[in-house]
Amino acid sequence: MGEDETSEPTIEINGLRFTYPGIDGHPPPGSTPLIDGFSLTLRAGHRCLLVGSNGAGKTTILKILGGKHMVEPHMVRVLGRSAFHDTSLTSSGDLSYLGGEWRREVAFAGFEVPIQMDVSAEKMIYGVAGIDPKRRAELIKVLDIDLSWRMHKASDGQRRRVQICMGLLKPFKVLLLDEITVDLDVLARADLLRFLRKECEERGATIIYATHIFDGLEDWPSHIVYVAHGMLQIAMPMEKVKDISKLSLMRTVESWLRREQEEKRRRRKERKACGLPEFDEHIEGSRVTGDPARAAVRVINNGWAAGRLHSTIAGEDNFLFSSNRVLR
Ligand SMILES: Nc1ncnc2c1ncn2[C@@H]1O[C@H](COP(=O)(O)OP(=O)(O)OP(=O)(O)O)[C@@H](O)[C@H]1O
Repeated sequence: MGEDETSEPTIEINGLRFTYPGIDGHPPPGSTPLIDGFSLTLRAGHRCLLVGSNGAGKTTILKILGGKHMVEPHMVRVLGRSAFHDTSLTSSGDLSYLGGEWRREVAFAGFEVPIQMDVSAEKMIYGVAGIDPKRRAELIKVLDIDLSWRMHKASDGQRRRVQICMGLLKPFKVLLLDEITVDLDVLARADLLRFLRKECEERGATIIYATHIFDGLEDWPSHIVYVAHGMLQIAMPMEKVKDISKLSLMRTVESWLRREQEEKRRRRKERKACGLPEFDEHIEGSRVTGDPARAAVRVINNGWAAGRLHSTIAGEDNFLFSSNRVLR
């Protein structure tokens, strides 16, 4: 099964707005949303790379998609359902989230086995009920897991392999990956990426993968999404990325981030020249509204539809930061 552009979306984000709650559980008064006006549509078979600088909002977006933060149900639909409100999405295994914090989840919520206790990889993996033995065997092979590994003595990479294996045991329809390959050696990472690609091509799974590591990813994604300051900047198929940039994937992303950095520095300089503080004010971790520099950024929006993965390319010279921009 390949990509079918006419099929029902598997992931639909519609004008997503999100602010981390303050200590009272509500967004701090006067704060602007961390994620704003974010829209994106993905379908079965899509392998989407989510890129952006540190703090851009990638993890937040993935967690919202994974149902870990509450947003209005119409803003985020996964397989036509609200991930936060419909817990059967994750419990059925249709939606799987593997992120930096999932060690803790596996340990304390998911399988109730502390991952660093004296337990074998076999016990961890075979402890998950209702798994197709063929799929389990394939994953053990792909991740080259030695079932006799004792988790309390395993290396970071070995432990990570077991954890990834457990996260992929159920045949997900949507997989959210928040940089989970950092501890893996080159072979394990390449084999895992190949397996994930096959899952999309043969089973029509949809994957969003947030990463800063571009090694071996050149031909992996079908789409790329670039986020900055919680706002969508670019969403396009990989062929289009290759059309507009002759650089490698890593260099292309680097050039986007450089522009972002230059823009940020320019704004700081402007603020300083106006006698304003160089950096945004924060209220309990959230940005304050009424920031003139930020307002200036917001108005530079030519009204392009965000999140349309087939927009045409306006060219790098037109690259300006806006509230919701897709290069075309
Ligand atoms: N629990 C939280 N409460 C308040 N603010 C948070 C919380 N978690 C993250 N943030 C803020 O949200 C912003 C986006 O963070 P996020 O982790 O989504 O970024 P990211 O793009 O995944 O970054 P990285 O590449 O460094 O992993 C950051 O400014 C961060 O400080």
